[in-house]
Amino acid sequence: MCSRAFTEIYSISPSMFWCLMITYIWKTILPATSLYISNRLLFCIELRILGETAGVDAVKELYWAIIAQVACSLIDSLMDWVSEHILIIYGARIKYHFEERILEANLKRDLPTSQDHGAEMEPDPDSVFNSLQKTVALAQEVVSFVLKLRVVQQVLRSGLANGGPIFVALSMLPLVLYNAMSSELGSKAYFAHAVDPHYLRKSALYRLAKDTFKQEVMGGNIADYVLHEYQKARSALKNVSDEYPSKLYSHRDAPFSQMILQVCGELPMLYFAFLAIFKPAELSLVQLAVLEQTASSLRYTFSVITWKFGTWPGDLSDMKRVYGMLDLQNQMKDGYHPYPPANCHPKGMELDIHNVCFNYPGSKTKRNALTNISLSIKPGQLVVIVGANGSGKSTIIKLLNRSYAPASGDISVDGQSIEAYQVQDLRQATANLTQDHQLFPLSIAENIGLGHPAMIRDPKKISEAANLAGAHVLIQNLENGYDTVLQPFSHCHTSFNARGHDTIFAEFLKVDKNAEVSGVLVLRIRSRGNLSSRTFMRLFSDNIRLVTVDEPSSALDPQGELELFERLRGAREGKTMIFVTHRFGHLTKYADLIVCMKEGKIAETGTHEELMAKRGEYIKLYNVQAQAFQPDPSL
Ligand SMILES: Nc1ncnc2c1ncn2[C@@H]1O[C@H](COP(=O)(O)OP(=O)(O)OP(=O)(O)O)[C@@H](O)[C@H]1O
Repeated sequence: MCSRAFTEIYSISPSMFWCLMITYIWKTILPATSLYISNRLLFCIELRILGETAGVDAVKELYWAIIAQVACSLIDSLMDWVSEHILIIYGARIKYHFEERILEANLKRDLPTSQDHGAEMEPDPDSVFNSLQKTVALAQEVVSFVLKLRVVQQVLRSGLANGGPIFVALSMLPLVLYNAMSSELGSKAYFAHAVDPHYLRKSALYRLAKDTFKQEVMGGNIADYVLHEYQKARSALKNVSDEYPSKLYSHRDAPFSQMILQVCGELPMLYFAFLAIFKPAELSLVQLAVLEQTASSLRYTFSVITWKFGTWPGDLSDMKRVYGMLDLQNQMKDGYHPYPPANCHPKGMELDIHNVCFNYPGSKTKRNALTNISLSIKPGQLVVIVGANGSGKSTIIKLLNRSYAPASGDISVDGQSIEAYQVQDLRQATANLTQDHQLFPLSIAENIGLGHPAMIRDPKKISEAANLAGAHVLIQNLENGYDTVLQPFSHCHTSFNARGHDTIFAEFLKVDKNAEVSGVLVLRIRSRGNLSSRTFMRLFSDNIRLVTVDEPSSALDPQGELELFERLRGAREGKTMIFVTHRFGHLTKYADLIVCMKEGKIAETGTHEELMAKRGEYIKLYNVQAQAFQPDPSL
C-alpha cells in the first residue's frame, strides 16, 4: 500500500517529489553529522586549551569544525525553507488529487454500497500524504539512530572518552527498562467507555441544565428533582474517578517500578562520579560533555522511534481508509447493452416487473419493502401508484431508476432485463422528480440547467423550464436573478484571538453572513417549483422515455401540485409516466393504469372506474380523500 501511495504521489510531480526527498535525506543525516561535528569541536577545544596537540593540528581542526557547524546550520535552514515551500504547493496538489479521486469514486458509487459503508465514504483526502510522511519520518529516525551509533562507535574508538562504553550503556538502560516495563496507553490501540451506571446517570442529569433541555426543565418545574437526583448519583459514585483513561491505566498501586526507573536515570552520572573519585587522571570535563551529549542524542532518537513505531499502525490506517474507499466495488453490476435498443417503441418505455421482492440494505423490519410485485406497463401509459404511507410506492420507483436492485424477481425494460443495460444510458432516458430532490449549493441557473447538462449554458431554455414550473417570476425578482447562489458554503476563518477583538469579529460575522442565502428564500424557491424546473429542463432532452414523479407534494401546495401535473402531462408524448401521489383525485381520471399498494404488495390494479366498481382498497383511499373536501354535516 505504501508503494502504491509513493507511486501515485510521485506521479503528481516527480521533480517536487525528488526535491522533497533530498530535504528528507538531509534531515536524516543531519543529527548524526551535527553530533559528530560538535564532538570534534569539544575535543579540539580541550586539546587547544591544554596545549596538547599530539600530532593533531587543533587550530586547523577547530576552524574546520566551526565552518562545518555554520555550514550545517545554513544548509539546514535552507532545507527547511525548501521543504516548507514545496509542502505548501505539492501538499495542496496531492490533496486536490485525492479529493478528486474520492469525489469521482463517490459519484460512481451506487446507493446500496454507499449506505452499507456509511462513514467510510468520506475519508480525509490529506491522509494518504500524511500517513506517508509519518512513515518516512519513522524511517528517518531509524536511519538517524544507526548513523548516531556509528558516531558513538567512533567516539569510543578514539580513546579520548575513557569509560565511554559503560557510560553510554548506562544511559540507554532506563529507556530500555522503561519500554519493557511500560504501562503507557499513548501508543496502544484502545477504546474506552464508561459503564458505571451512577456515572452515566450523573452525566445525563448534568446535561439537563443545557439549552436543549432547559425550557422543558424550567417549564416542568423539575429543577429540584434534577439537582437531588444528581446529588444521589454523585454520592453513589463514591471515589470512582473520571480521570483520562490513559492516566488511570498508567497509575501503579506500588511506587517501586517508578523508583527503579528513577535511580537508573542517575546511574551514568554516578558512574562518572565514582571514576572521578578512583581514577581522576583518566577523566576530563570535555569527555563528560561529549559522552552526555552523545548519549542524550541517542536516548532522544530511541524514544522517538519507540513512540512513532507505536503510533505507526494508526497513521497507516488513515491511508488504508482512502484506498479502501477508492477500491470499493459497487454492489450493483453495470450492464453492457446501450439504451435505447434499436427496436424500442416510439410511445415510451415498456416496463415489465415480474415477481419482485426487495428490502432495504440493513433494514431491521420483518416485512419486505416489496413482496411479489408483478406489473406490466405499456409504452406511453400514464400510471398512478397509490397506497398508504410505507406501502412501497416510492420503492417501486427506486427500483425502476436503478437506485437499488431487486433481491429476487426481474424487471425488464423494452423486452430486456434492466440489469443488461448500462446504468448511465438508462438514467439518461429517465426523468425523476422525487420528494427528496435537493437544491445544490450552486447558482439557480445551474440548479435548473443540470436537469439537461447539454443545455446548461442556454439561459432561454433555463428560464423556459422555470416558467413551466412556475418559478420564473420569483427568480427574476431576486437581486441576482438566476445567478443567485443557493446555500453557498462559507470559507471564513477567524483566529482564536479574534474572538476577543470586537471590530475584527464583527467584520467576520458580516462577511460570513453575506455568504448565506436566507432559509426562507430557499423554502420559497423550493415551493415555487425550482425543483421541478430541473425536471422540466430534463424534459427538453429528446432521450427521455420514462418520467417518474414521486410525491413532490411535500414542497408544493395543492394548487401548485395540480399545475405541475398538468404541465407534466403536457409533455407526455413519447414518454411513459409514473406518478406516486397521495393527492391523486385530479390525476386518476387520466390514468391508463392505477396501482393500489398495501403493505408492500399490490392490492389491486385497473382504471379509476374499474377500481371504484371493485369496492376494494382503492375506494377506501379515494373516499378518505373525498371526505376531506366535503363539508362536515355536523357543523
Ligand atoms: N432507505 C430506507 N431504508 C430502510 N427502509 C426504508 C427506506 N426507505 C423506505 N423504507 C421502508 O420501506 C417501506 C416502503 O417504503 P416506501 O417509501 O416505498 O413507502 P411509500 O408507500 O412510498 O411511503 P410514503 O407514502 O410515506 O412515501 C417502508 O416500511 C419504509 O419504512
